Amino acid sequence: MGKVTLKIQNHQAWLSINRPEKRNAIDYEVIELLNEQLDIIGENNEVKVLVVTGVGEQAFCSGGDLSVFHSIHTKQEAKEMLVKMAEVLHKLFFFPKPTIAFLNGSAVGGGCEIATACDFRIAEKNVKLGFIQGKLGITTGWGGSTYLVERVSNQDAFWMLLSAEIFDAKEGLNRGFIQNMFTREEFDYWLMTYTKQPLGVIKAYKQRILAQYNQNVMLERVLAEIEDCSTLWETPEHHEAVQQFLQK
Ligand SMILES: CC[C@@H](C(=O)O)C(=O)SCCNC(=O)CCNC(=O)[C@H](O)C(C)(C)COP(=O)(O)OP(=O)(O)OC[C@H]1O[C@@H](n2cnc3c(N)ncnc32)[C@H](O)[C@@H]1OP(=O)(O)O
Repeated sequence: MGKVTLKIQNHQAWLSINRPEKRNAIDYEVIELLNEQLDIIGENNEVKVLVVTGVGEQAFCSGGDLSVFHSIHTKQEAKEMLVKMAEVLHKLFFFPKPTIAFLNGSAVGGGCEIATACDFRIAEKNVKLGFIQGKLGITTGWGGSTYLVERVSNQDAFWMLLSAEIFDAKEGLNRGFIQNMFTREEFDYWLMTYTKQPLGVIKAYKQRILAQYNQNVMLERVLAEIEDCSTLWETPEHHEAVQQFLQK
C-alpha cells in the first residue's frame, strides 16, 4: 500500500493518508499523490462524495512532516513547498462534489488546514484538534486560515489561529468547526444522505455553494497567506520550535 490510498464503494471515494507511524504527516510524495488522486476522483462519475481521512486510530493528519521539512531554511524554499500543498487544498475547496473530512484522530497544524478545505468536518468523539502553527513560530501556509474564515465566525477563527490551542471535538462543534460527532457506523449512515440523489443534482447544488467564490480572488488570498508563512519560516523562533519537536 502506498502513502495515500483510494477506495471507491457505494458512490463514495475514501481518500486516506497512509502513514500512521508518522501520524499521517504530509511529505512531498503525499502531496503529489493527493494532487493526482483528486483529479482522478473528480472525473469519476461513479463518485458522488469524497471522504478524506487518515489510516489508523491515532491521527487524521499531523500536518507537515517535520522530519522532512526541517531541512527547508529559506523563504523561497518554504514558498515552493507551501504552494504545492496549497494547490491540493485549492482543489479540495473547489471540488465539484461534496467533500467531508472524517477526523478519525488528531488533526493538528496542516491537518486542520486540510480539514478546513473540506465542506464538512465530522469527528470521532475523542479527537484532538488544533491550528498549532503559532507555537511553531509560523502561520498557516496551505490556505487554512483563508478557508477557515469562510467556515466559522471571525471570532472563532481568531481564537483557533491565535491561541494555537489544542481543542476537543465538542469545542470544535461549539465553534462551528465540526458539524457532527459520529462513530464510524453513524458516519456511514449519515453519508447516505449525500449519496442518494443523482450525481447531476449533487453537482448542481455544490456549484451553487461554490458560486459564492471567485477562484482568482481566493487564490490571491491564499498566496498572501503563503507569503506570511514563508517569511516567518526563516525566523529562528520557527527553527528552534521544530528542533525541539524533533529532539523530543
Ligand atoms: C509544515 C506545514 C505547516 C502548515 O502549513 O500548516 C504545519 O503543518 S505546522 C504543524 C506540524 N505538525 C506538528 O507540529 C505536529 C507534531 N505532532 C504532534 O504534535 C503529535 O505527534 C500528535 C499529532 C499530536 C500525535 O501525538 P501522539 O499520538 O502522542 O504521537 P507521537 O507524538 O508519539 O508521534 C508518533 C510518531 O509520529 C511522529 N510524528 C508525529 N507528527 C509528526 C510530524 N508532523 N512530522 C514528523 N513526524 C511526526 C513522531 O515524531 C513519532 O515518531 P517516533 O518517535 O519515531 O515514533
